[in-house]
Amino acid sequence: MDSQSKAIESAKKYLAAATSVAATAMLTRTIISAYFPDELRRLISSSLDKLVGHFYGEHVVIIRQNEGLVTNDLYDAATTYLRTKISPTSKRLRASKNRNRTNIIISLDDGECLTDIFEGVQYKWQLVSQRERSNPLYAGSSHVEEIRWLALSFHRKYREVAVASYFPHILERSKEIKAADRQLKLYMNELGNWNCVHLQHPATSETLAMEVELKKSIFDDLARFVNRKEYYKRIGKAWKRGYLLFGPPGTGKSSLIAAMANYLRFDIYDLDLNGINGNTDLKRMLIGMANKSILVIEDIDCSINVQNRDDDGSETETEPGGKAVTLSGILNLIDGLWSANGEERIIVLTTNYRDRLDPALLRPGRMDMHIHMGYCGPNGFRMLASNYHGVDEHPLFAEIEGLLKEVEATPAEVAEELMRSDDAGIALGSLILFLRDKRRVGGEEDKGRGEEGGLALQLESEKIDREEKKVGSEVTGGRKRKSRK
Ligand SMILES: Nc1ncnc2c1ncn2[C@@H]1O[C@H](COP(=O)(O)OP(=O)(O)OP(=O)(O)O)[C@@H](O)[C@H]1O
Ligand SMILES: [Mg+2]
Repeated sequence: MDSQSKAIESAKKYLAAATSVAATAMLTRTIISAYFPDELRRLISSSLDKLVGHFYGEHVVIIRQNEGLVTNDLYDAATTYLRTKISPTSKRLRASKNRNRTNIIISLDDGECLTDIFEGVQYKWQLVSQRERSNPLYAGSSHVEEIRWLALSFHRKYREVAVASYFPHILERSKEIKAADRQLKLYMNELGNWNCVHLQHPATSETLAMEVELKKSIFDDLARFVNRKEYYKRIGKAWKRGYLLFGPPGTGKSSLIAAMANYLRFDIYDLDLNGINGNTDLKRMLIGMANKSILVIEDIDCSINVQNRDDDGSETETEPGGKAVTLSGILNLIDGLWSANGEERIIVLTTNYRDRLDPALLRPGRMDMHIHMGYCGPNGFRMLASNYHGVDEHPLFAEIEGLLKEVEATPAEVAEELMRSDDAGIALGSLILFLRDKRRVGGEEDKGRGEEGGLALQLESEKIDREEKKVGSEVTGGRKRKSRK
């Protein structure tokens, strides 16, 4: 028996058991599509829809894949949305995966039905497909194409509700679902162009070792930012937000940026100012950026003269044929002057030394949140131990936590020791040796510095504390820097 006859046989079997008019109609359609020519088939199908609608007091709304030559966004959104509504009773599903997506997509197969309830209203969906000759006027045409549509039925009295709230809900949800599926990209500038690779950094809010409160405040801030489209419009501000990440090397600044991108599903544009030929080039690169993206300038203090604002915006020659990006170029960039139609932009600057940056760069509105990425404290260590070894308690924890109060170790250093063995005990032992060693070397260095050095370092420490208190929206992760620099 060929596959078509099999389908019809099984359809007949179900037909005998089907009791509702709607189910009968669906199965009738299957038989019709196998036996009848295109024109007749269409006529019978639409009469069938009317009959079902009349019987139940229902509207049947047809959402075609294409309206003429134009693709129908509502069809696209609804098929995406319905993927999340598949129930265990759905029989025939499709599976697909393409390289722009991170996961396998399961969707309804042709002919399958499902029911969705939104705000108390029941909506019944069916995916229908039909093969037709591309030019019915030309009987000899051999090109057959597949026409698809969704048939949505609901009680007549909910027509207004469907248009005013169900369809908008589907459009909104489908955007979120697509964003979650999309493969993120990392763009880097090279010879004045953005080149991109897939962003595959695994960092997430869970894998970051930071003080819990700080982490929460950062991710809450991001969530608030993306939900404030109307707010930014109302107050007439560019929809953008700036974060300054500062702290020693290896404290997780780049990891945090990757976690932010993974959380928001935003692409990253990693801008290397050394590869930019002056402010005009900078402006061009900015225009080439898409919305929903994070612009990152790492080690900002190393790339431009960011300490004083004596430049007047004019470009200075650095080397024959090359122009430097100036501080005012960067300030303009951050102010969104050059990206007036850009939306949902996040700008992240990183530095090891915040005190080297011009205050103009740091003020709210440019850098809205200052995030101090600090050395690894006991909480950070516990998070790493749990992530790397799945241990939440261990006899060696007490000594490690004690040592971390005395010794400045970065999360990168702690992570490195924890990865030395798959055995938690051995890895924790290795971390203890590392921290003890650090304490010994640190102690010897301090002795070598003598009294005078100690005083100078203390003053430096007070300066840092004073300065950090000045910045209102700053948040601190991990332990503050100790007097030793
Ligand atoms: N806070 C952290 N939580 C979890 N892992 C971390 C953290 N900080 C560092 N690491 C680990 O150390 C590695 C280096 O960290 P990362 O590159 O994020 O540091 P950084 O602050 O950007 O350093 P640099 O200033 O040198 O750019 C990461 O790949 C990660 O494995
Ligand atoms: Mg980094």
